[in-house]
Amino acid sequence: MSEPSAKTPTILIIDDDSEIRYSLSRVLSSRKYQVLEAASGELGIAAVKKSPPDLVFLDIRMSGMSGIEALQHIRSSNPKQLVVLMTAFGTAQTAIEAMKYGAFDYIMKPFDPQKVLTLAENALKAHADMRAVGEYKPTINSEDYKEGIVGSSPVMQDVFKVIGQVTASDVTVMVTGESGTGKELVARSIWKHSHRAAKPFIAVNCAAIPDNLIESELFGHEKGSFTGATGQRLGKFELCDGGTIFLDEIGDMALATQTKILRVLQQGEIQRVGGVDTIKVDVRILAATNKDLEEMVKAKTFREDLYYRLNVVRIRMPALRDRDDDIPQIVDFCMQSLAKQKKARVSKVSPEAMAVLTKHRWPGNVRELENVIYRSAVIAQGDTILLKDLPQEIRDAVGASVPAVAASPAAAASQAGTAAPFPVASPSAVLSSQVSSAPFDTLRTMAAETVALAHARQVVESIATAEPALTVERALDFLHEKLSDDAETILGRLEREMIVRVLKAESGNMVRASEKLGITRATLRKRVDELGLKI
Ligand SMILES: Nc1ncnc2c1ncn2[C@@H]1O[C@H](COP(=O)(O)OP(=O)(O)OP(=O)(O)O)[C@@H](O)[C@H]1O
Repeated sequence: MSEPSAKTPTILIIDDDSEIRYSLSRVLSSRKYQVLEAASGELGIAAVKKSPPDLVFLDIRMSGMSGIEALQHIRSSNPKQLVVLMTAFGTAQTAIEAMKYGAFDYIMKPFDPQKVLTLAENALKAHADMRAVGEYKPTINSEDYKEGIVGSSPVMQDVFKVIGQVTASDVTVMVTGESGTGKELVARSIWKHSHRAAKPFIAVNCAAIPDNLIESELFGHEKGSFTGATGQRLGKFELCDGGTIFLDEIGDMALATQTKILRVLQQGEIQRVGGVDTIKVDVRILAATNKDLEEMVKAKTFREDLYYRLNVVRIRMPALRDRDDDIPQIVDFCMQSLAKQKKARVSKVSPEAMAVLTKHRWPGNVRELENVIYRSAVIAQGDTILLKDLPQEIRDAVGASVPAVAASPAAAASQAGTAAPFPVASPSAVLSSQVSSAPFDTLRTMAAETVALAHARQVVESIATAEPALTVERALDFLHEKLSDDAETILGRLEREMIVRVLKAESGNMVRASEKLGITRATLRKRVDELGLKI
């Protein structure tokens, strides 16, 4: 094995099949690559240790050490090493395994020489881009932002000042701004710094609770006050006594409920639904909306007296596009949070990717940016988010292009309509327009988000095939047992899965999907946003 030269990119082929090594080596040598070969996983690991090549092509099935095992060894000693797995078995299982253990991509035998070359080119470009980033100086240290509100733009400085001013009193505060600008964060910050910090903070999303339930939710109810009221129940105001209640999306509150909120503000008292007693409560009210309340007052859909009561102090949250200087700080904050939670280990962003992030208009504001960073961090292979790791729709929106990724087996399968053996996909993947154009991005997101569920489902399916008499109950029992071990709650994961499926079946129609799911459209909208689903 000859030593790699400094300039020519080196590619190591690890395969126990000499014919494959020969043919792949011929294809790659037709470009200016220096090709090295290793006939087993063990020899390959030794070669990488001796002198890390720019790229490794690694066979998944070898006698002796398997490709996945070799991949784990290689990536644990050199997390930045780019590896493309080669497989004769293009199942979703293989793809998930490959991406889970950090392969850059996978390619199916027999090889299409053009695809091999494009894949090598893309991988080497990613490698070069990562190296080019070099020293990266984070703009902030997340430890300094215990509140989680990041930003040093003048508009955000003003927000911080007002937060400071309103913490000393019990004044009602109205936080306005587009969705995802941090209204709830601000409300929490006011509470944390107030004399009520030791008492509860309860956030109520008025848009997510159906009109017929909101009063019971807020004020509680007496036994028998309506069908289903089988016992007495305390509402949020009573539960929050001494604390702070945050009425989010207050513009969605029905007029009848608005009247009762006014009573709390004026007299500090509530009445449970179906009750006759007046109950005194000591609760500070903070409210938020992304609606134009002034217009609603004019249209008489929002009570004017309540509007003035709530609007004693107004904090206007700026849209992210109006403070794009804060974007690098928020990006660094998100990456550091991910590292702290051990969810991803990216710590850098390439200048090209950062340029796109700062140029994008961010209609979903910080929530959207946060989701994009989380998604890109999962997709990124090394410690750096590169331009190619950003979602295609973000790149397209600012007109930034990256070379097309070689058509992968997964791409071929999805385009030909030959579905993977089991239909696993992340919500964003299923619903995103990227599905057909960038299936590999999709696959990486998918590998991170749903790998456990995918495994469970595949096992259930294989049991069902082997045992046609398998009942749904038994399959569910099995899934339950499997899912119980996972960090995310079972219902949370099932809810996510169901929302994705129903939205897909209804072609993204929110009204029809919410009817099928048995929730309001507003609740569905909120869950879609919270789960970061793209529709
Ligand atoms: N300045 C910020 N720095 C860091 N993270 C932020 C900032 N602003 C918002 N976020 C994050 O963005 C997400 C959305 O924030 P939040 O829920 O407070 O927004 P919102 O305006 O209340 O949204 P909605 O109107 O949809 O309820 C949260 O995950 C929050 O942590």
